[in-house]
Amino acid sequence: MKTLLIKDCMILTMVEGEKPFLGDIWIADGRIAKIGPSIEEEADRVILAKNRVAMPGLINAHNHASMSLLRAFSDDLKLMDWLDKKMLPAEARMTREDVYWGTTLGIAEMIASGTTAFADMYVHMDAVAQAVLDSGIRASLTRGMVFLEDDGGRRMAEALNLIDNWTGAGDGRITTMLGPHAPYTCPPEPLQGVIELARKRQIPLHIHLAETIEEGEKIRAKYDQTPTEYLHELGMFHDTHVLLAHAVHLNESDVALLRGMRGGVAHNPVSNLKLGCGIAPVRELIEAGVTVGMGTDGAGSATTLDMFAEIKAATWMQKLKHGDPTVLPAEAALRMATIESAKLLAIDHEVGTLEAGKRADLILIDLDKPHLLPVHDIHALLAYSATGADVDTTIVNGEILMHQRQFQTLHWEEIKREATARASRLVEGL
Ligand SMILES: CSC[C@H]1O[C@@H](n2cnc3c(O)ncnc32)[C@H](O)[C@@H]1O
Ligand SMILES: [Zn+2]
Repeated sequence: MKTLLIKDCMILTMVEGEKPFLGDIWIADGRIAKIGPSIEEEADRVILAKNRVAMPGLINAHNHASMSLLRAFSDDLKLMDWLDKKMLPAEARMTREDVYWGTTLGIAEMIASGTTAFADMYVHMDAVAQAVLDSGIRASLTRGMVFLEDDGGRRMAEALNLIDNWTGAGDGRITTMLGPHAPYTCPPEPLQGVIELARKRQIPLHIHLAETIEEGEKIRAKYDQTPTEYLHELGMFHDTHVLLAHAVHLNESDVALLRGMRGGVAHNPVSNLKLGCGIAPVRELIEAGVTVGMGTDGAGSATTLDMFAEIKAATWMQKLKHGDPTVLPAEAALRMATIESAKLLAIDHEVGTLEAGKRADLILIDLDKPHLLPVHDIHALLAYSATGADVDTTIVNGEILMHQRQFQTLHWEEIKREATARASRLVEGL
């Protein structure tokens, strides 16, 4: 049995109703075996965590990690121009190896800023899966499918290969979904096929929804429906777990259509702000009982994968939208980035809170910093002042992926060399 004891930290379990307390966490064979005020157990390794906060690892519920190679390459454009004129031409040049190194760069940033799991939609997903396996992080992987032209079934075959070959790999760290890209890239016939397959095999779905006003106009012109109505009429919200990314432009009746859905919405506030998309109806969705988690989207749009930036943006945007600072308080925002996101990835039975029996996915945050003193309210301090750079240690499945800000599974010099060269080649002349 492999054991790890974390001693003397302030523990934030994120279990509803539980208050922060000082204590220890004993991890055995990748799971939290004991958590409490004082644990006297032998361990292979002990981390003295005085002045650290232990909390569940952050869960990034929507990402395209490999797009880290396209960070700060194209900004300040409208979404469709950004996608069609910049991202897609660069992505057309991406090889399997580019995706491996781009994903590894994204994973390095996530581990360094306290993310222990992410949901990813991209291409060359076997390379993404390999990067997840090698790094030790947890992920829900989806082959993104755009059905604007016939490819003889290649995308679907790749999507199913990913599911058949990688589900459960890395001691359960890898899970999979089916990923029709968005309403505007998925006509009714192929989309219905994906939905039926998902229902038959009980495979969760991951899709972009209602990100921009232009998307709404496109779908209205084609089908005389909102994007949400379009997915609803095709049966997407019936007996299938669905991870909806963005969901910015929903009217009241769209929100009502999502009431009772399995899965929920991944809110991407920084990307929505930066692309000028709008402010998602987070409060209305939560009031309707829809699970709302949080993600960054790819670094190609968000520029950073730091979930602490998303937490801040999410609460500030809701307060601004409603002209009311009591909306989306600190603890609720932290919950969105942990247990609510875990529900979206359908892994909340394993991670998302610190509880005995759950997988040991957690982070230690160093409070020994001017901007993190004094500790009046730990939730407010973490949501409104902490940044990813305050994360000292990142642990997934009981394995230490970063300690004292040093990567334990990744080789930064190699990542830097590979990512720099590949990124330059991808954007040359674009
Ligand atoms: C077919 S793989 C995924 C596909 O999605 C693109 N993408 C990245 N960010 C967004 C976004 O905010 N909205 C829509 N599509 C996005 C990415 O470039 C890949 O081509
Ligand atoms: Zn996206």
